[in-house]
Amino acid sequence: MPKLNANILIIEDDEDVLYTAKLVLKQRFGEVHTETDPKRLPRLLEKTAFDVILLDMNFSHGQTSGNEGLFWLREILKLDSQAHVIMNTAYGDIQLAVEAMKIGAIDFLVKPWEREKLIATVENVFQLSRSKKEVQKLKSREKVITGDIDKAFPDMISRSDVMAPVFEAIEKVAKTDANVLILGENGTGKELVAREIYRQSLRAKEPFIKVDLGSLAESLFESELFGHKKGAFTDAKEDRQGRLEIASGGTLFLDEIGNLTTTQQSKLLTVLQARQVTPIGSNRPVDIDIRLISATNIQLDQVIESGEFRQDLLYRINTVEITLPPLRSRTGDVALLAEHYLNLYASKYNKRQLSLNKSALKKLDQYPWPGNIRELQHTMERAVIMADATELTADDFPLDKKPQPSLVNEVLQKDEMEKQLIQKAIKKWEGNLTKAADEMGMGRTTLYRKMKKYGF
Ligand SMILES: Nc1ncnc2c1ncn2[C@@H]1O[C@H](COP(=O)(O)OP(=O)(O)OP(=O)(O)O)[C@@H](O)[C@H]1O
Repeated sequence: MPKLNANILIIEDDEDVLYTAKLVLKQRFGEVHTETDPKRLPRLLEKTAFDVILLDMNFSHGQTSGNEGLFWLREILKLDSQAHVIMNTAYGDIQLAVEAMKIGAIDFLVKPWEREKLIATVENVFQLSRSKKEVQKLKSREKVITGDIDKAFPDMISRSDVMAPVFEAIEKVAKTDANVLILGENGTGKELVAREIYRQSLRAKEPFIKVDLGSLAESLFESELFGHKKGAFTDAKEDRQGRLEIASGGTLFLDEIGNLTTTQQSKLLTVLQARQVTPIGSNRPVDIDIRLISATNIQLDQVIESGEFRQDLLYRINTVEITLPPLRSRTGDVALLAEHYLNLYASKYNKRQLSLNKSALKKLDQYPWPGNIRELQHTMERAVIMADATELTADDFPLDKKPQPSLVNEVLQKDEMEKQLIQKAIKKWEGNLTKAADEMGMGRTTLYRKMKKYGF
């Protein structure tokens, strides 16, 4: 039978008992630590996360009351509220065992141990601890992922030759665990590529966790990425897993990675090198296993030259680099995407007869699309909403002029401006939402609502 990947701690003052227990448990569990002195527990627990702890009831010579065991049980639970402790009681100490269970022990074993019983009890408690951790991880993931559920991530559309190497790279890299850096202007589809790599990857059944580093306030960076323990700072009301830990086993997408400050870059680099993350307020590093995909619209070679981006971090994240060409150089794609969005929005807004005439297509094709596919998408949505006739002509696309003060355009522009304003204010006030809301003259609840609307 293969050994279970478990980390067990036995605390027992009788060295012979300790030796035998270790021998027995080693047959079934990966790591078995022993300790004779419970006073060393705090230091041990600070450094290591044990899956199961076997705790004796009495340590001082001549002590039989079991009070020492109960004392240390409380101490263990103070240090780690999630600890799974099995109490070792002497025959006849059932009352004490019941008391220990009330305090928070998971089970008890009566000494002298029978080999089979010892293994079975530890294994049961280990499985319980593992499922609890799994549930906790799923809950954290659920919180992070629910924001994505309503969003549809379409297939990538292109027939342009310049996109062929991109599709090829996606296919080649997807099945590996290589770190990928996606470069390209705003709106060129970097997130879509990241999701496509994930969809074709071996980790497709595990989560895809996105962190938008561009809108993350400096003060929230560590807590958001690395997590924190309850009480680590004023607002830390409970333990919280960071995105790196939540993404463990799956894929982490770091969007706008070029926006990190040099301090943040060093912190991220340390974590990526060690493959371990230590939540704020904890000394216990947690192993992480992530496939990292990063994206930026910044020319990283330029910021490396100026010293704003660390070369060693770049080497970590860009095992494979995929550069997305801007829409203006993807021959044939404007028409293809325009038709695609026309169909999409015509059906959404119940204008199914709508078509694009030649003059419209020509105008769209000649426009340089600085906002790339996202801009084309919004342009098509706006045109469909505003259309009165069944045919869209060049006049329905006021691309070369200042945007028309139409209602929808205004709404779209206003939204974009408001989003940027909020982003700036949050960044300026380092995540202090009360101050950010104050500055913008809105209440905190309104700010929350708007942050939700803009997907922060
Ligand atoms: N090839 C494509 N086919 C269809 N839709 C696309 C394509 N590329 C991008 N899109 C759409 O364009 C929009 C912008 O794409 P995405 O968010 O992936 O771009 P981005 O490069 O990550 O943008 P930013 O740099 O602003 O974060 C999305 O709605 C996406 O679905």
